Amino acid sequence: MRNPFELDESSVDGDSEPGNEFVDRPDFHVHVEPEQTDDGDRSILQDEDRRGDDLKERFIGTIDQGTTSTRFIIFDCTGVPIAKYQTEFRQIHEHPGWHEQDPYELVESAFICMEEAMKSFLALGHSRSDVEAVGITTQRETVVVWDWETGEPLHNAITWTDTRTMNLVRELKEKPGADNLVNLCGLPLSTYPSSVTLRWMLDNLPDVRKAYDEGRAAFGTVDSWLIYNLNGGVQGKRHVTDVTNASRTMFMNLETLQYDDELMKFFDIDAKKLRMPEILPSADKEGFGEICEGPLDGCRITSCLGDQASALVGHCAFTPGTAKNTYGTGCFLLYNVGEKPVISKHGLLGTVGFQLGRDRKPVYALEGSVAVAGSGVSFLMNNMGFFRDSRKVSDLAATVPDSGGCIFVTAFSGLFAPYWIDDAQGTIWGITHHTQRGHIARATMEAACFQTKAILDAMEMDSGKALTELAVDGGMSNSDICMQTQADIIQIPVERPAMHETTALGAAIAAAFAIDVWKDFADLKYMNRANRATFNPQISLKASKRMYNRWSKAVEMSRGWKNEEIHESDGEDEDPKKEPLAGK
Ligand SMILES: Nc1ncnc2c1ncn2[C@@H]1O[C@H](COP(=O)(O)OP(=O)(O)O)[C@@H](O)[C@H]1O
Ligand SMILES: O=P(O)(O)OC[C@H](O)CO
Repeated sequence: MRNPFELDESSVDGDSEPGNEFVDRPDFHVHVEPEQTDDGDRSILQDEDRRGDDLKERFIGTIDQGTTSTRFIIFDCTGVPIAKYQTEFRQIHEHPGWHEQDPYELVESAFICMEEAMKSFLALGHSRSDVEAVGITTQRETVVVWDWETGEPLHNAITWTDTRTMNLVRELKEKPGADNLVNLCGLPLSTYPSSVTLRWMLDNLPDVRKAYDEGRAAFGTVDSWLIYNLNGGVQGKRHVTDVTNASRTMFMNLETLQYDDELMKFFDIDAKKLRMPEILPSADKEGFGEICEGPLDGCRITSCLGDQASALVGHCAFTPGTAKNTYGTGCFLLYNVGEKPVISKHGLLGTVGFQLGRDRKPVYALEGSVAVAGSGVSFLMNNMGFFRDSRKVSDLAATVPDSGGCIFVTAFSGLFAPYWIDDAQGTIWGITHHTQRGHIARATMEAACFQTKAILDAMEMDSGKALTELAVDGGMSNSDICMQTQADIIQIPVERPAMHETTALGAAIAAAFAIDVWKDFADLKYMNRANRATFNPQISLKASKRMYNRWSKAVEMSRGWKNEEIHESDGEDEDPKKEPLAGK
């Protein structure tokens, strides 16, 4: 194994927007202008009765470890980002449908970002001790298994987009008790949650199996792996997660917020043999330990959330009925349902929204997950060579007035919510001699917008309520064309905050809660409210319905392709259950 902290420059690829180049982006130093609010002439920065000036001198760092990239951002406690660094890591696609990451690169990237962002922070005249706490937010479901005795990963991380378990999922669906799983954990059986991935690893990776049998295998999602390493790995042996990440494993009971025997038994996993992380609230003063090396050596970690839960907090969607949609690698709409979990009847997921302290109740959400959003844009860039920077997708889209009749069902991992079609594959419909790259660029972004519409419809059926506006964030929400299309398709206004780093902000808010910077959600009323961009629907309801009907037709036609592929690529092997074995 390589030294985890030695950077292999060649390993950082993908979107061309990492590092300092990103730091120079115009949205980096976001100055929150005082704004007129409902309450009159008040804003967080003018809010003398609160601790406005004080809060500008208090700082929280956030590690935001998404599917595509890692960032470290230092916020002041009014929510303004002061210093930031972002870098990418390798995406490993060894076979069609497989998607892995090197666990060491995930840790490396976090340390690199902390180093670089701290340089900028110190250059502004601040000192290390000004950073009072660090929060962590990560991609969810991605599984890391490591050796508890050596601290070394036993395999690459297998990500949430990986579909190698498709046939395993089909087998599991036939098992007694399969129908009840969703009532316990909120998630339907699919290739998406961690449980199925772990089962596959135990069945197919001899090193993992051996370590499990010998009681040496530690299981975690990316948050646990990062926290373990930040705390010194094998020296610190801190093995924890939070309720939001644990709610994506399919091992946690949504009511008790603890691992559930029935769930563990269903996946045939012996909790006595496997080292599973302790489940903590998302904000906690002690449980996540402290950073043991690097520029923030000694700094305590006081929050941990899955990235989508973190974005919910970053949007201050604290009250039932509020929601947000994040267009990152995938696209995830979370709707706050309050202090009781809701089990969806229309293809959505029941999940934990956040729990901001041991003495606070958990808040639950209904979630609609779309597997491909910004990764569709990355696909046009990396695989098709349409442009060299994902930000250019809007320029290409602007070369044409609409998608020219093209529909791109970006089902690279099958289709997730609310469809759950595991054998769908990416398909473009409506190609003619007229079709240009601009049409495909538009159709790629529209795919996430159409799926968002399907999710909103499902959410309305589950909750009985319709959203009146949609708050957005994430990489692809930077595209005005995409956000305008979204408003047109869902026929309600789309609201984008001026400060786009809502996911990272959420973990900072949670970390600040843990150390009592905030006492109450009301303290955050003005956080990230200024200078929002609003996209209002510009096409008629009739035109919008016409577009959506074409999309729905294309979805139906994208079914059933994956099985075809398995039969053909296996050649003489007619067993559809056979999947390629992992190579390390
Ligand atoms: N200006 C942009 N327009 C459209 N897509 C973008 C833009 N900037 C980034 N993206 C896409 O957004 C994704 C990155 O978003 P981000 O929120 O950083 O994701 P993650 O948290 O999953 O790493 C990439 O897949 C990239 O292609
Ligand atoms: O990397 P993102 O931001 O698309 O988020 C990934 C999700 O957490 C997967 O469930």
